[in-house]
Formats: sequence, structure tokens, C-alpha cells
Amino acid sequence: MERMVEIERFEGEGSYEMTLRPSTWDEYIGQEKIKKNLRVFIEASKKRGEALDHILFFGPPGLGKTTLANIISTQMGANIKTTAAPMIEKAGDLAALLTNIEEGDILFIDEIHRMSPAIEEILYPAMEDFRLDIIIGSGPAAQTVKIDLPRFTLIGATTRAGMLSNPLRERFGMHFRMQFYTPEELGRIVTQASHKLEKRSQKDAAIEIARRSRGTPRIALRLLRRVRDFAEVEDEAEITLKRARYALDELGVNNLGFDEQDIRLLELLVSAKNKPMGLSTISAALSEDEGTIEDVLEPYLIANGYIERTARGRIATQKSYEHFKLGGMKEGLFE
Ligand SMILES: Nc1ncnc2c1ncn2[C@@H]1O[C@H](COP(=O)(O)OP(=O)(O)OP(=O)(O)O)[C@@H](O)[C@H]1O
Repeated sequence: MERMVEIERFEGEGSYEMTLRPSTWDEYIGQEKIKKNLRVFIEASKKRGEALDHILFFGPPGLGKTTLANIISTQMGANIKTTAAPMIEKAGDLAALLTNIEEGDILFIDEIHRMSPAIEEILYPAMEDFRLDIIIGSGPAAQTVKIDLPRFTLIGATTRAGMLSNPLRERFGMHFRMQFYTPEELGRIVTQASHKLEKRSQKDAAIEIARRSRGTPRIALRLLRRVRDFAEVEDEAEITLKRARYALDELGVNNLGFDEQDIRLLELLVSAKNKPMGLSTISAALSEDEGTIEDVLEPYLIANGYIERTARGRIATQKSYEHFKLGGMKEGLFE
């Protein structure tokens, strides 16, 4: 079965994502603490007439990091240039980006943990002193050229804060950890998006889609579009709870939002009978790469108390055993 989070970018539905992307604080639902802080910092830097300090967003994919970066640029009245770290291969790529920005502009770098160490070295003085030190040539004839840059704001996004080097992390003045959304928040996101898609969702249907979306707006919007397809085929004017349930069941999303891969992971850990399992073993058993397990699969299951990460590996919690109707740890079933 397809993974809900990653698949989005490859489906050719990018234009939907653009249409549904909030452009104001009011449309951006949830993440209240982050929004509150950002509004203060934006107002303060506007008052001082200065560029905003560099910002780092971290958290699982699809929680709204790119959207926040875009809202920040609108609020600052600044241009935003968007790229991803793997696209910056050579010093010249970064130099081209940085020398083309204007005072106060925003440079958004996604997957910033994938930046090569050589590029990172160039980024440090650019972030700290707004200066680019580029070495031209090699050997004894090599020369360092220093270029002054306009004061800009770097917004970095990562699914793996732990993989960022300390010097890079420390150069961001603001760090924000994105949280999974509650079903109520996701329900509001679904309702707002259905409005934009001109297919109203009844309230209980919106909540049903929300409950099954792994706390993630990108998944909620994707499921909404699929449920809308089912409603359209049936010539229904609105999305009802009955249609939402039917469509979601057909899509193989259970009522906790788990899809087939989640269930396979939980079953695997439950079958280990309280013995911690290492990431490489899990990866081999599920035929899933370790990065996807760490970035996409695990965070939601950990945040909701279904698995725990211990020094010796991953372990299923009592909640997982109960999910599979097994007594598990509590009853000492496996001791
Ligand atoms: N708080 C929110 N309110 C409403 N819609 C949201 C919110 N957060 C995200 N979305 C929607 O969810 C989709 C995914 O958001 P976005 O691309 O910003 O996630 P991301 O965290 O940057 O993901 P990735 O790390 O995979 O790039 C977007 O289409 C956006 O419209």
C-alpha cells in the first residue's frame, strides 16, 4: 500500500497543495504557540526595520513547515526563495542563491540536515556576518574572495533535528518543534479545504477524516480529496459521514489512522514479545528504508504512545498489545 505522507509529491497533485496552502495566520490552524511567538518576533523586527533572525523548524513531514515559511515571508513583506539542501551541490550553487537575494529576503532551505559539510562551512559566515567567503582556484594560487551580503533570513526545515551539526543548529536564533495536530484542529483544516474545493464536508465527516490522518495536515488533505472522489462518483452534493467512512475503509486506513505499514510495524514489535528490536532489523523485516521508518512511520506512533524507543531498540507498549487484543506486558504474557 502507498505511504500517505511521501506519496504526495509524486502524485502530480502539487497544484492542489498550492491552492489549499494557507496564506494568512487565520487560515493556518493549530501550532498556536509557534504562531504566537512568531507574530511577536515578526512585529519586533518590523518595528526595528531589521531582517528577522534565522529560524529552524523541525518535525515530521507534512506538518506545515513550508507553509509557515511562506506566511512569514508574506507577513514580513519579503521575497522568499525556496530550495532543498540536496540541490545545493557546489559552493557556487549557494553563492548564486545568496548573491541574488535582497535586504530582508528569506531563503528557505528544506531538508537542511542533508547539507554537505563543505557547503555548511560557507553558510556559517553568511548566516553570522552576512559575508560570503569563496575560495577561487586551488593550490598556491588559491584566493579567498569576500563578498558582503544583504541581511537576509534563513529558514531551515528538517525532519531530523538530531542530524544537524551543532555549529549549524546554533546559528539559528529561533528553533521551533512542530507538533502533531489534534483531530479538532485537523477537522477545521479539512472543513476549510473542502470549502476551497467547493465540496462541503459535514462536520462529523470532517472529524472522521481528521481522526484517521495521523495528526498530519498533508495526509488529511490527501484523504479529503480521495473521499471527495467517492462522493462525486455517487453524485452527492456534500461529503457525509457515511461516505467518508466507506471511502476511508476502501483506502485501507483504519479508524486510528494506521495504514498497512503502521500495522505491520506494530505487529512486528508485538511479535518480538517485549524484546527491543533494532532499526536495521525492522528495516529488513518491513522492506522499508531506515530513514522512512525514523522520519515517517515512527514519530506518530511514538507521540501517541504505541511504541517506545529505548537504548536497545524499539519496543511495543501496552497500548499496542491492547490494540491487537493481547494482554502483553501487563499480564506478563511473554515473560
Ligand atoms: N496549520 C495548517 N493549517 C492549514 N493547512 C495546513 C497547515 N499546515 C499544513 N497545511 C497544509 O498541509 C500541506 C502540507 O504542508 P507543508 O508543505 O507546509 O508541510 P511541510 O511540513 O513543509 O512538509 P515537508 O517537511 O514534507 O516539506 C499543505 O498543503 C498545507 O496547505
